[in-house]
Amino acid sequence: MKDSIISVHYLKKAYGEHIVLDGLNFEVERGSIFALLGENGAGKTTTVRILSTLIQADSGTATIAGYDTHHESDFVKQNISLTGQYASVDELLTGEENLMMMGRLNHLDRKLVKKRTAELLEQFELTKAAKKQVKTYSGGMRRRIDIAISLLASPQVIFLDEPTTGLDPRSRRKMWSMIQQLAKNGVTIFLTTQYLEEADQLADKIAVIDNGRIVEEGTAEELKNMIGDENLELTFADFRAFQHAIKLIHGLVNEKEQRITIRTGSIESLRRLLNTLYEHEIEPSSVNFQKPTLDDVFMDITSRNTKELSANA
Ligand SMILES: Nc1ncnc2c1ncn2[C@@H]1O[C@H](COP(=O)(O)OP(=O)(O)OP(=O)(O)O)[C@@H](O)[C@H]1O
Repeated sequence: MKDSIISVHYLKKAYGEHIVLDGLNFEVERGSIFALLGENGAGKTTTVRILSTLIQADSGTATIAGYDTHHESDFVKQNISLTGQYASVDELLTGEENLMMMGRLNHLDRKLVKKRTAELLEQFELTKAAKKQVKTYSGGMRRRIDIAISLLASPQVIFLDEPTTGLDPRSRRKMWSMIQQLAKNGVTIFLTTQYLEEADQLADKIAVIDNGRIVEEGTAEELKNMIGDENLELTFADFRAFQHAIKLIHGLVNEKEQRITIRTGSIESLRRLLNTLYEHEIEPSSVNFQKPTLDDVFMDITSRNTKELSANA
């Protein structure tokens, strides 16, 4: 049986008439990286705020490490740590001072705090900047000190709310490898992100949230397999052949690259398609099979959900 550290059942939350969470259900396995993936305003931060006991749901339950986020919030707080949009790093203190202060706030032993501070500064590549005020840090360094601080009390679960939003590609990759390292050390990571690539790279399990519900969940691979078939990409070196092919086959046309992308479907449909081209003496310059990307899956799932909602309206 799976060992869930977070269990969410039928969570609902509305602000006035605006339903933000509409019966959310999911489980997060202990020691895993879980990504809640959704567009702006999908309800990711609201979910994190409920799970981290900052706000209450209207109905439903959420437990972390067996404790109810509403009725046993003090126990929940002892097991979690929150970083991201509302983390409290003191800009005027140095990185090291911030870590030491967090240790004092958590009433940790001084010696232990000193040791953990040095370890965390090292782990997050901040040793050189340890004695500089946080206000002088770059965006990536701020995120890193923020996470380091949140790890000082050795939480079981860490919430990373959009940890790489606004970071340049290099800092983003660095952050990804640090997050992977944390998971290797046994911390459960609950990540929210709008970036498909981020979920694809990091998450053991991805839940897609749309209109306040989990509309799909699984590993990145499972989600990609869900929309099934590989895409067939036909590229044409000859412009006239390309124009002719557009008229004969239905697919996604990329004029600039002179390429048509087709969802392959059955072997039979693929055979028919290639026969049609052959009969018209059209020869593509290259034929490639491409597995759908998580982008394809996301577009597919969210557009399907929007259609369902309008059909039910
Ligand atoms: N305190 C509040 N009062 C009223 N509406 C709110 C409040 N907090 C959030 N909302 C609304 O709830 C919806 C979901 O917000 P939430 O912040 O959870 O989304 P999100 O998925 O985290 O998006 P983002 O990526 O933009 O942070 C939004 O439409 C937002 O405007």
